Amino acid sequence: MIQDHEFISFKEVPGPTKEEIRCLLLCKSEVSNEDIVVDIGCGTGGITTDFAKVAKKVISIDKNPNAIELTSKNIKKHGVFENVDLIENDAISALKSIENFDIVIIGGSGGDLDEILELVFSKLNKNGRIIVTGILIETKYVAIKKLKSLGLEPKVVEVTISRGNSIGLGTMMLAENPIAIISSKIK
Ligand SMILES: C[S@@+](CC[C@H](N)C(=O)[O-])C[C@H]1O[C@@H](n2cnc3c(N)ncnc32)[C@H](O)[C@@H]1O
Repeated sequence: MIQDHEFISFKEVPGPTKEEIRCLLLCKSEVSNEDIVVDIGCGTGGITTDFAKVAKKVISIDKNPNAIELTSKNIKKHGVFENVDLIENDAISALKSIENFDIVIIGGSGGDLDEILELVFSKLNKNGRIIVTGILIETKYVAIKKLKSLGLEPKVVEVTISRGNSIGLGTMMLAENPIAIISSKIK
């Protein structure tokens, strides 16, 4: 796994999805070298970079041009640029021109999650997987409600990573934000 500090950062772009969460996403998505992955809200490129090491192809979308530039730098830094397509656009417009994919990771939706889920559900291949990562309560609520309304059975886990920090007396654990991983598989 690539550690968080190994990604180039821009102050205008949120940092990468934390290393341990990227690790869980790789496992939960069951990604293989036959899969085409769509990363919605690629940001720094943390998820794009890790998935590009395993998947056949990653299509990375972000509406923020700085995020696309940063993801481009990070995939080059980590040597995985050959199987990554970058799309600078909002997710809904970008998805309209993409077909035949196997896994969708949604890490940024800007209030359009309901419509994004509807679109990806109509376009995913058989055995497709949808994964939403959510920090906001509203994101978790919309994701669960929408996936159920599409006839799917979302699995929900919430993870809080704590990191050991050395202080004078020993090691103190400091917690990161809890993050929900909401996943569904199309049968
Ligand atoms: C928290 S960051 C994702 C970090 C990323 N997973 C990583 O590992 O580097 C969320 C990103 O979603 C993007 N975003 C939010 N709403 C979007 C939308 N509707 N369409 C495309 N990108 C969107 C933001 O511009 C931001 O860069």
